[in-house]
Amino acid sequence: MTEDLAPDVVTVTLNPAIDLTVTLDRFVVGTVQRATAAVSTCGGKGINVAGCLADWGVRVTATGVLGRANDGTFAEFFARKGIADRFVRTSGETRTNIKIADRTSGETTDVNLPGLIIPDAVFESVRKALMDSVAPGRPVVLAGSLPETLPATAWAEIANDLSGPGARVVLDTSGAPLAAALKAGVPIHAVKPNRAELEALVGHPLAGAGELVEAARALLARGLALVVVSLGAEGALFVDRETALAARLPARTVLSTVGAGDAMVAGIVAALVEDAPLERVARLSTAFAASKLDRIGPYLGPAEDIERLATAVSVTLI
Ligand SMILES: Nc1ncnc2c1ncn2[C@@H]1O[C@H](COP(=O)(O)OP(=O)(O)OP(=O)(O)O)[C@@H](O)[C@H]1O
Ligand SMILES: O=P(O)(O)OC[C@@]1(O)O[C@H](CO)[C@@H](O)[C@@H]1O
Repeated sequence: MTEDLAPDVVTVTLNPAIDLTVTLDRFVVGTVQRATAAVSTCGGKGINVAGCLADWGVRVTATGVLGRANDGTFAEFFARKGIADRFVRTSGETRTNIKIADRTSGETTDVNLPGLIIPDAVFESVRKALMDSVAPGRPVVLAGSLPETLPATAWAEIANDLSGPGARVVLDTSGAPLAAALKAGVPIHAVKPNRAELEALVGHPLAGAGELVEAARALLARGLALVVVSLGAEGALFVDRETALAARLPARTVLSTVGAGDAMVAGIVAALVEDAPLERVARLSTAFAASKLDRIGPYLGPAEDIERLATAVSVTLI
């Protein structure tokens, strides 16, 4: 694609979901519970990133695989947000993931269902749709788990395709697919593991900022430019080859934590689009995450609010 026609950002979601958020006053295992609310939103990590970026005003193309049987809700979401829909359709229904939001503790319990069966030809069509959308230097977000029918190397294969046109790959996945992509030595610009994902990758617990930054620097040594370690209510660490920053913003209200990490990835990418320095990356992505906490689904508040939140983020040098 010629550079002037290319979107600012492309996101790829191989295991999308409809998120059914069920709100309970207090979640008690093994009892009959009456929900106070139930809300269905389009989800899956790359779709959440696309939704937040579109609200920020970035031109986004979203690709991946959707089940043909219930793709209408996604098509409507993309149309409403102005996201270019390059999803490949396959037979079956996109999964529904259940998110139980406990109003007393503020905690969410996720029950994520198995994904679609993805035939080889469908995976190849996604790779083609992606290559038709990218331009040199533009961010491409590869996000989320892989359905059981794809090999753990699927993200590594896609990242390898993207090395040709020189896109900047931002990878947000976990477990075997993350390990496989890092092991393959394919060009990856940035990753955003949370604490548990980073610990699983290094194979041992990481106590305190010092050990987390050391683990992040070990990833940079593999050629990455940026590692962000998200730590839930404790904020996040932003590590590049020169600097390590800790950023934090106490939440105002927490309606749902689902997708806070994806909003943070969207903020990282929005800052990459600006070619911003590390402090702006930390402020903007923390503000994106904070703005999403007030809402259910991949939605952000107005840009002025986000800029106000970005100013309020506390950033310290480690
Ligand atoms: N309870 C909270 N209070 C304040 N900020 C929060 C809270 N939860 C999340 N955040 C913000 O959102 C960012 C990302 O959250 P988290 O570390 O939970 O991501 P994640 O585990 O990738 O989440 P998910 O997979 O649900 O998207 C945090 O770094 C922080 O800035
Ligand atoms: O199964 P994955 O891809 O690991 O996670 C899927 C998911 O939990 O991630 C998003 C929140 O980050 C939700 O929209 C979605 O349900």
